[in-house]
Amino acid sequence: MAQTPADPLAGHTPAMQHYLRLKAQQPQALLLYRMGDFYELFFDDAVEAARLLDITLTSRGESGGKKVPMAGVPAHALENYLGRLVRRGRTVAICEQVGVPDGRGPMQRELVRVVTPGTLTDDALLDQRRDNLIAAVLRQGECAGLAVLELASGRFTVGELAGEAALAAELARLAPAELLLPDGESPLPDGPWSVTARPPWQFEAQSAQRRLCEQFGVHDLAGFGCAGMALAIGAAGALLQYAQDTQLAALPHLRGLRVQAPDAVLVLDPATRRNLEIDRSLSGDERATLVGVLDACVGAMGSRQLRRWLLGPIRDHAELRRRYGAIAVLLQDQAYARLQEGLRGVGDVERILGRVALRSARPRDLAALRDSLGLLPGLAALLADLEAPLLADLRAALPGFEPLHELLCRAVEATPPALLRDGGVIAAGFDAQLDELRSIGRDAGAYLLELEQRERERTGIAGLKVSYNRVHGYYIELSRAQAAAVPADYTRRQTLKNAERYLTPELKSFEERALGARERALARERLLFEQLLDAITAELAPLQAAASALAQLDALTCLAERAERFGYVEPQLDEAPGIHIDGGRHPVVERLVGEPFVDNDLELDDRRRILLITGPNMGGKSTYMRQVALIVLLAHAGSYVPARAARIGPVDRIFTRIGAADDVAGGRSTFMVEMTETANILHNATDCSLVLLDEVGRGTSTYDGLALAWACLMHLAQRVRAFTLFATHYFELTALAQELDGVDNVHLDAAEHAGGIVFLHRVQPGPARRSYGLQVAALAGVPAAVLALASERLAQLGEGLPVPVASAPPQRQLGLFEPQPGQAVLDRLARIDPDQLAPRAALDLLYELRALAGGGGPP
Ligand SMILES: Nc1ncnc2c1ncn2[C@@H]1O[C@H](COP(=O)(O)OP(=O)(O)OP(=O)(O)O)[C@@H](O)[C@H]1O
Repeated sequence: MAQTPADPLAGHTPAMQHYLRLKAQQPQALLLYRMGDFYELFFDDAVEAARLLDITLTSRGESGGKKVPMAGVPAHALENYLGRLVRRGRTVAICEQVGVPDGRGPMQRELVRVVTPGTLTDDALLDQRRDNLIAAVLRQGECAGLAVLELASGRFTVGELAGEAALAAELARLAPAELLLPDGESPLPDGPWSVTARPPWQFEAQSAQRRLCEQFGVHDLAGFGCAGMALAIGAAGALLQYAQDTQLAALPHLRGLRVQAPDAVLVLDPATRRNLEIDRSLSGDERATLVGVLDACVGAMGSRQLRRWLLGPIRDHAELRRRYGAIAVLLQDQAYARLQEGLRGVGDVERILGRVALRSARPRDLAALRDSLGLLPGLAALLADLEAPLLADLRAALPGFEPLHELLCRAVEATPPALLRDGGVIAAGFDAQLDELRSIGRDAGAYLLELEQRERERTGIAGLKVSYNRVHGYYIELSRAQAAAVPADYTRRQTLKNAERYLTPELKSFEERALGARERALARERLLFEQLLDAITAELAPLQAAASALAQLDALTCLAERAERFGYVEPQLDEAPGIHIDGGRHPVVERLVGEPFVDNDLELDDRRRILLITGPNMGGKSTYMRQVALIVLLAHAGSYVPARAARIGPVDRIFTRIGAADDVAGGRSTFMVEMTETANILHNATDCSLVLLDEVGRGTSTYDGLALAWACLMHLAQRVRAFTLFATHYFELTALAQELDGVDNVHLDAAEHAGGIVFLHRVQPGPARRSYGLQVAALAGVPAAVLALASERLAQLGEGLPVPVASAPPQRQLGLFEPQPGQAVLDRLARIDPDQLAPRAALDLLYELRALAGGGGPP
């Protein structure tokens, strides 16, 4: 190609020009360029990779007049390095050598794939038990379109969400590895994902729709139920384009969109998701989570399915009853155990099919698919005896796939090697042509021995050897001393220090045949392997359905096994509002506490919507509240629940405001976080929501806190009417039960025993009588001298009784951002000298402070 003087590539070597052209196609990616046994990186990529991977930075000759920085990783260790780069959020483009080196002209190379955090499909780089998702978001005003793809399984979902909070909740639920946004858009809140900017035109609805229709082979998207969802379609189109750009392959396993209706799921905001420790615990111990306790699935597909259910609880009672019905039947005669046994050899069919579709499947993927298909008839037979509508549907999705199974049995070696490259994948007897090519190679050994013998006799040189190496091919080797006696038809091939290597016409013609046969056998294997991939791809849709059925079966049998082992019961779903739990337990705490767990009841209905929970620290208030939320959540995941009985009416969301967490990075103090979360609840909860509030107001001064807690309760009771559990140490609030309809008191109790304190963990009617704060402090090891001082001061304040209960709540409802009456209280407090106060004066002062805070004066 003629080069103009302005050509930026002019002056570079041809290989470098090729490299630079590829790099220009993928400027954002680190380009790994295959050269022999290494993948090399050049220029800035080399500098960055050397830093990220801690590998040596060198340079490679000169190109364009300058030294070229270079770093390389050995080809056999690619996955390891790839994993490390991608985990750091980097995109990596891989350029392979294609074709066979023929010694003429430069090696051909081309880009084969681009690996990004959200589009990983290699088994070694993926967490087996978690979905690896990529999401795209398109926002317009308050509305957001969201598209989510799991490339490995082809699961492709879209939805539209109103408001940033709803979007943040959904992203926190899904935790995608990578998030696509139109270039130049304002960023979203931080998350575990790496953000990739894409050209805004790719999000444009009309072209997005065209691209999607083309992919799915349909005329329009109405059949998927997303007509008119312009934002979601824009996001999905951009996501599809990205998948195509990175995979550089057809994506036959992306066959449609699933629409997630906004009211289909039980919504948990990010704080609630964190607080309930569904799949990540606050302490970081994964066993101390709901998933940690429940996931005993046989295979990775089941684990991912179970996680999906637990992280995406649904509100469709009919579907939930189908899951309960399946569990009930699986529990009969421990049918679940037989099915689990049958599932034991099933591989990760879902991800294998993804790799087949992307043409990146390895020989062992096909062997695992073959073995999994072989187990289907047994599973179907086990399911035949089980009468539950969901199980019947799963069985229908598990046909035998006999022809494909039989094909794979004949075609693939029992235990094939890891890579196709070295051959030995296709079984003997499957293909006559391959068998013949292989036999030439196999017979070579005997032929060479015979040749060696003949040449020894002909030359009379006993030390003559016939050998082979990869660089020089076949040769006859003699010591240098013997070289003088070689026949005339020997041509020298190579001279070593002590030996000479020769070729004869006979050996040369053999070499051509043998090497040719080996190459042709490998090429034939590659072709046959591709044909197997085609055969599987032809049945992709039913195979994907079977994979989904296997995943659900694994998750359901696991839930049945857990239900039996841990004594869970089937929840009753009710159309009437309310939550009734008889003998409920916390699914995680009950597994982790050494002592027996005390079960507790809950009664909430239309006339009793708010429970004020008081009781000593360590009494079990948080555990009780969380267990209610987890029982509701489990019921909406389709699981049995840890209780003697449970009846649950419609629930749309769960909100929690639990625990003290500050957000130093986000610049928000503990109290600010507490109030932000509380504000979110007050704005968004409905009369179908379950709200857990733990000690709201404790992050600020007592009277401000009390006033806020009181006002929140009033708002929840009178305006929102959400089902609310409100744990508090403000005894003053317990008086609200008498004044407000629908509010009731319960408490957790403790007993003093031999000077110490015993927590009973039993929820009882009415408010607590005292707080035991000092006793808990003693348990925690606060020094005795400090406790004695505190005890003295407590006696001065109120003779050991709790601070007197307010006879009336603050008169004026406080807006959260009105000038704070608390300031007057603080000013007054700053002026007192505690050491000069007599007990009576202290009490008077308390009344004065209360009056300042808006409460009543002295009685
Ligand atoms: N029902 C129960 N049965 C057995 N042990 C329990 C029960 N409830 C709680 N516990 C134990 O008591 C501990 C304290 O419980 P929890 O954190 O719920 O108390 P709390 O009342 O919320 O305390 P604080 O007011 O200090 O936050 C738990 O970690 C658990 O070990």
